[in-house]
Amino acid sequence: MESLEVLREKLDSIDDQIAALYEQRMNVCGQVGEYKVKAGRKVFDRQREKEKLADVASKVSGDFNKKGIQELYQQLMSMSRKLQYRQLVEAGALGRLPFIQINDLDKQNARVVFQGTEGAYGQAAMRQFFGENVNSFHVRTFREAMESIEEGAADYAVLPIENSTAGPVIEMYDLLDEFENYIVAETILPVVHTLSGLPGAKLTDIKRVYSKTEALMQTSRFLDEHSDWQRISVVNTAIAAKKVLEENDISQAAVCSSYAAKVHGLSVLVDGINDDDDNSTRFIVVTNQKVFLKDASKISIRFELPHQSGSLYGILSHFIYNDLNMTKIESRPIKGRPWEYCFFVDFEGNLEDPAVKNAIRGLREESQNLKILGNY
Ligand SMILES: C=C(O[C@@H]1C=C(C(=O)O)C=C[C@H]1O)C(=O)O
Repeated sequence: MESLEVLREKLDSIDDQIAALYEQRMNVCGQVGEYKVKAGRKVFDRQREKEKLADVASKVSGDFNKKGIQELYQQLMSMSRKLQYRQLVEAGALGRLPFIQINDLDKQNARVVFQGTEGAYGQAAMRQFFGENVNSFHVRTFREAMESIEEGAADYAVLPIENSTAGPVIEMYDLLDEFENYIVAETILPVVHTLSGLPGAKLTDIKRVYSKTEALMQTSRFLDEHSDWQRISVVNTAIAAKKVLEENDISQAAVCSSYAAKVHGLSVLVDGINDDDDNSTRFIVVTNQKVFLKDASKISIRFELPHQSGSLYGILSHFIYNDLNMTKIESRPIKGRPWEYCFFVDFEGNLEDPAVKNAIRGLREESQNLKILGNY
């Protein structure tokens, strides 16, 4: 058997050839890119890539090598595409993204909708972002809030998208997908829950607790200590507080903010019952116009992928290659197509950045139904 040194020398000489061939290949890809810029052709040619993968696999023997060379070529072709997208950006052939840059939001004259009722966390988030004197109204559901924006009854909606303890508010993802409304800002609200009941109620009186599902999740450790209590979900924490007052039953309590308890005439039985002391919720500000602020630094997108091995892996490389930091990914089922999913990705950047334009160009060509949900 040959020594390790000798074997490594052999590898070095093979790798020299691979490196030289890689450079030659990329050089030709660059020429293909120039051709495509002039001819206005799309970079990604799925059929050609499929044929190429079959062809290279046929040139090696054994399943292990066939799989291996295909993986290698997927990477090579992905690099080739990225080079070509860059050429398109440099040639100014990217076109305009359908979003208009604005300098600031007119918070003074805005009419804003939140979900729930007086005392909802959405109201607190709205006041945090728009100020105490904001002109606002409330609706019962997230869907109604999205409709108010779409119809123009309100300029902005402030809606929860994610909680630091309970995770994503999945309904919001589906609504962002469904409506032509866009995220223009976000605000993070510290959330401290109380257990509140009728004035005079004692902890030992309680048998039923009402709140929004997410709030019940965020206080599950406390509620688990009272496993005999029935937990009932309603659409909003402040609506839960209102219900407890209206039904006037000493055995009922709500998980809500101390402000909601005060507004609806309840007494706080236990304060700070959230599992996590740093419990906070991220709210998005949604509007019906495709606008983004000059200093926006986060982009949310949504796309679908073909049911194929490696397709998510291939798509994510657009972030890596453009040096974009991906901050979040969620998947949701696609309506009417059981067991197929769409992906929601957040990444850092501004729609004016060439790297972002480049990534979006690639994502648009290589995924299906890409939608930019907002830059904020
Ligand atoms: C180089 C091309 O562009 C892309 C990259 C390919 C490659 O690197 O082989 C193949 C098809 C295209 O998706 C081409 O169209 O030939």
